[in-house]
Amino acid sequence: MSDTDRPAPQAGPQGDLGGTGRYTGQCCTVRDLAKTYRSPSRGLGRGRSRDAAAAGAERGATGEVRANDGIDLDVRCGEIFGLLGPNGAGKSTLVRQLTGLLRPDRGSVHILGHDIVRHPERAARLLAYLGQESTALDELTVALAAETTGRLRGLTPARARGETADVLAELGLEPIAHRPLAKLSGGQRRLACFAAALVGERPLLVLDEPTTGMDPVARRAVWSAVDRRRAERGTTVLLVTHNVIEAETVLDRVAVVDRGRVIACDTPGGLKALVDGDVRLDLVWRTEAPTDVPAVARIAEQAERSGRRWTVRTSPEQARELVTAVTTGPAFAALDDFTLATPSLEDAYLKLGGRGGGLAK
Ligand SMILES: Nc1ncnc2c1ncn2[C@@H]1O[C@H](COP(=O)(O)OP(=O)(O)OP(=O)(O)O)[C@@H](O)[C@H]1O
Repeated sequence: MSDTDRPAPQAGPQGDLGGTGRYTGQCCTVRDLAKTYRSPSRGLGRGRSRDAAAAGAERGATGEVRANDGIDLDVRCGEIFGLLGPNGAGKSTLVRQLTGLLRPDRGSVHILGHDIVRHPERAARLLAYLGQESTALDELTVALAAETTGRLRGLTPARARGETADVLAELGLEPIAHRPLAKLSGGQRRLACFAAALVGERPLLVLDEPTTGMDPVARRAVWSAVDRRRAERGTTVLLVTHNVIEAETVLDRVAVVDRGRVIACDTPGGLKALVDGDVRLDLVWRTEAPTDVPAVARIAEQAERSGRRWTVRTSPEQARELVTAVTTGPAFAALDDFTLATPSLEDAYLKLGGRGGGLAK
């Protein structure tokens, strides 16, 4: 990237360029950020039911939705930082405020030293945003969408073309480079939009559920591209997800968002330490669980039940007893499968008081 293409670096208490051309220190600082949607009928049309939408945030009697409620966050330069939470928790609202697209009711957002609440127009120079909604570039081909993004970010035509070619090759998108975005599958379109976000590089990548609908190969391409940019250029990534497996594998730190608030912020390992010592026993019954068997009836009292699948979080000793109880005697005939696992980020999340319903496994 040439100096003229690079977002204007700002020296200051946050986001200094550390003498290496990389930003160092704080990338993003959020204080007491709050947003309440006041119209009850707006914003519910993004493919979710009114009930589902209402589930995550506090909905007042007047139909107000308190989507963010006093959020504090500190994201360091070079971090892959995640926002994890169920549907409607307020994650997208938060990133839309960080990206200058939505004005908060109160609170502050600083990105690389810039006050984004006062100067939302600066966000476009500092970050690349991959939102959930489909793009205005939908009618363009994959290559043209990426190239146009580069041009809009101030690249020369030759530079935009060159970066586009590199990114399409990196992500394996060359075979569909000349197909319009609107005519691609959901996963292909998502990958193409991710490619466009990478052209005309920005020091902060804000990705709202980037891998939704992608197959494992495409997912891997996304995470390799992210890793490469972090390693080579110190790029910071803010990732919205409700996929706990992805969160565990790719994130340096994660803020758990629930009902518009950050209920915990730590490394995935740090969060999992909250449930250290527990194990998770998953039982899958062939049909109905045989609750007339006393041992099964006892398990039923502490299990989280979802159809044929029961989950029990407990101590290793008790888990051993439960496994013995269901793998010997009359319960065994009714058992289809069982697994015993160490705790996941989801277990930590549930322990924190989050709701499991909207988290993907
Ligand atoms: N424009 C809007 N108008 C009114 N309510 C809104 C609007 N946008 C979002 N909401 C509501 O605010 C709450 C938070 O929504 P948000 O989209 O920020 O959640 P999310 O955590 O990103 O959810 P998901 O994981 O489903 O994308 C939800 O209850 C949602 O229905």
